[in-house]
Amino acid sequence: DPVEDKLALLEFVNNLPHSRSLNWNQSNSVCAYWTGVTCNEDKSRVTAVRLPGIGFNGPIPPYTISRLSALQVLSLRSNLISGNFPSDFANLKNLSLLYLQFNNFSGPLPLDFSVWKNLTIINLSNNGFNGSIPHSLSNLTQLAGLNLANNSLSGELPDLNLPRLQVLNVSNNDLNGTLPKSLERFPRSVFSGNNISFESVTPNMPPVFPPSSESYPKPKNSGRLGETALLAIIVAGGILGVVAFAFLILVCCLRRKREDMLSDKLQKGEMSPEKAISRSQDANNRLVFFEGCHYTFDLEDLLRASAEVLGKGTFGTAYKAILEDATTVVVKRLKDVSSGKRDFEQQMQVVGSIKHENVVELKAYYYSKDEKLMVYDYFSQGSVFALLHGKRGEDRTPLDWDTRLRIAIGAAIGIARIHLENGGKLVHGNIKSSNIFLNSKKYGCVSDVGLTTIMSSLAPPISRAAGYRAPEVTDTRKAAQPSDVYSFGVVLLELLTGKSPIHTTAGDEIVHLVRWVHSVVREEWTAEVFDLELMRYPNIEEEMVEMLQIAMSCVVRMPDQRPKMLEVVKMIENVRRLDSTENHPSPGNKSESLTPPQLVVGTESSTSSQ
Ligand SMILES: Nc1ncnc2c1ncn2[C@@H]1O[C@H](COP(=O)(O)OP(=O)(O)OP(=O)(O)O)[C@@H](O)[C@H]1O
Repeated sequence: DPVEDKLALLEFVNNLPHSRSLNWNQSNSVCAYWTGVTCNEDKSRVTAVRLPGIGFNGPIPPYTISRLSALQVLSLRSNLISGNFPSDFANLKNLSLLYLQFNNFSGPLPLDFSVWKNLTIINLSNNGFNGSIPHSLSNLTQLAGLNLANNSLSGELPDLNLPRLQVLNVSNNDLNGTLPKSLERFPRSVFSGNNISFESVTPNMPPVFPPSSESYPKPKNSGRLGETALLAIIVAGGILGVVAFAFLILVCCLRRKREDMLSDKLQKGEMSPEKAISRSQDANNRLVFFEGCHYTFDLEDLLRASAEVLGKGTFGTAYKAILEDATTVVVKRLKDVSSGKRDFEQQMQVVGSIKHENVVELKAYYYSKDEKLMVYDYFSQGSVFALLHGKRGEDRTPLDWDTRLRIAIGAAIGIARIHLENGGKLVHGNIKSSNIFLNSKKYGCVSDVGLTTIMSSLAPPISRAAGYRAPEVTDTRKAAQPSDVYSFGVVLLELLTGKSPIHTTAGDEIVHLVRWVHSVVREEWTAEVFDLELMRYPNIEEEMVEMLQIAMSCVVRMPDQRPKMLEVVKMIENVRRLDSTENHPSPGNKSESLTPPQLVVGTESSTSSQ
C-alpha cells in the first residue's frame, strides 16, 4: 500500500467535514478497498481520487491532497467545498483531469497553469471564481476541454492558441473585450452571458466542422414524443413484434434446411467445388496454417463443412463453417484481390504473425488464382456492432458501461499493437464495430487486419463503412494510421451514444454520427449524446464525458492533429484503471476486479467464445 498517500488521504478526509460516510478504514488496503481511490499497477502510488457528491463542506485542508504527487485524476465535483483554489495543488505535476465543478470555490484562478503540463480536461464551472482568465492556460498543449462557465470571471479572454482544445465553455461570467482569433472556431453559445464582442469575427466564417449537406436532427428534444404518438408506437410495435416473432420462427425452421456445404456456397459464386478440391491436392495451393494453430482440417474438410453466410462485407463474404468434428470457424472469401500471390502471402505472414489477445488471430489462408480464403476462430457472441445495435426490445441484453470500457480499451490496445507491426507501418484500414469482437476476458479484440493493402482500391462506399472512414480517405488503399485513429473515434462515439455511424431517423433523415455529436456538443456542454441505456448506471457521467473528449480528439478533421493510437490507449487508461477494484459497481451486484490487457507483444492469442 502507498503508506504516505494513505496518510495524506486520511488527513484530508478527517479535516474536511462531509455528510456521506466513506469506507476509508485505516486497516484496509487503500488500493483494494477505498471508495473513489485508484492506484497505479504496482500499487505504489495513488493515481486517481474521485469523490463527487460526498457532501464535503469547507476549504480543502492544506498539504493533504497536494501530497499525492502521482495523482492524474482529481474529481471533487458536486460538493460544497469553499475557499480559494488550493495553491499547493501546484505539486500535482502529473494531473491530467481536474473536476472541481459545482462547489463554492472563490477567489482568483491559479496564475500559473503551466505547472500542470499534462492537463487534458479542466472543469471549474459553477463556482464563484473571480479575477481574469490566466494567459498561462495557453501553455497546456494537451488541453482538450476547458469549462469555466458560471463563475464571476472578468476581464478579456486571453488568446488561447490550443489546437487540441475541442470543448470550451466560458458562458455566464463577467468577461468583456473582443473574441480572440484563436477562439473564433467555437460556437457563440459558449461565450454567452458575457460582454464579449464578436466584432473581429469574419461574418459567415465556416465552422470547424462544416455541417453536412445531409441534415441531422436537432439535438434538443429530438427524442421526445407526444403521448398519442407514443401510444401509437407501442401498439404498432406490439403488432410488429408478433409478426416479427412468427417470421423468426419460420426463419429458424427453414435455416437448418438452408445450411449448405461451404463448397456449394462457393459454387454459387464463380468457382466449382471440384475445381477447388482438386487444387487442394496441388501443393502450391494448400491451406496454409500459422504456427501454433491447433486446427487439423484441410481444404477438403473445410469445403465439406456445413456453412452459413454471416454477411457480405467490403472485401468479400464471411461464412460460418461447421466441420465434421464440430469445430466452428469463420471463412472469409475475398473478392477483388489485386496483389499477386507473393505480396498476398507476404501480407498474410505479417498479419498471421500477430499474436495478441486484442487482435483476432488469422489461423490460416488459402490462395489460388480464383479463390482467396482466410480462416478465423468463430466468435459466437457476435461483433460489437451486433451487441450494440442487434437485438431490440425484450430480447435485448443491455451493454453495460464496464463492458463498453473493456471493448474500448481492448480495441485501442489491439490497434496500437497492429500499428507497431511491419516496422511501425501496418495499417488496419477497416476499423469498425463489426470488426471488433469480445475476447475470452471480454475485452475488445480487432479483426480483419491489413486487408486494404492487398485489395483493389475502392471508392468510399455508400455502405455502412462510410460512417467510419476518415475524410481524407478517398479510396480504401489510402488508409493510414491516423485514419485508423479516426475510425476508432467513431467506434468510441458508437459505444457512447448507442447509435450507428450512419443511421436514419424516424423522419428518414440521414444522420452522420460524428457531425451529430459535434452539433450537440457545439450547442452546449451537454450530456444529451449519451446512450439512454447507460443512464441506469450510477456515477459514470464523468467517465463518459472523458471518453467523449477522447473520441472527439480522434475524429478531428486534420489527420496530423489526431493523437497517435498509443496516446489514445493512455488516455482511455486514465478514464479508469481497470485493474483496480471497481468504484462503479453495476446495479445490483459488485463488478469483479479486472485485469487490463497489455500492449507488449503477447504470446497469448485471442480466444473465441464458443
Ligand atoms: N470471426 C468471426 N466470428 C463471428 N462473426 C464474424 C467473424 N468475422 C466476421 N463476422 C461477422 O460476419 C459478418 C460479415 O463480416 P465481414 O467482415 O465480411 O463484413 P463486415 O465486417 O460487415 O465488413 P468488412 O468486410 O468491411 O469488414 C459481420 O457481421 C461480422 O461481424
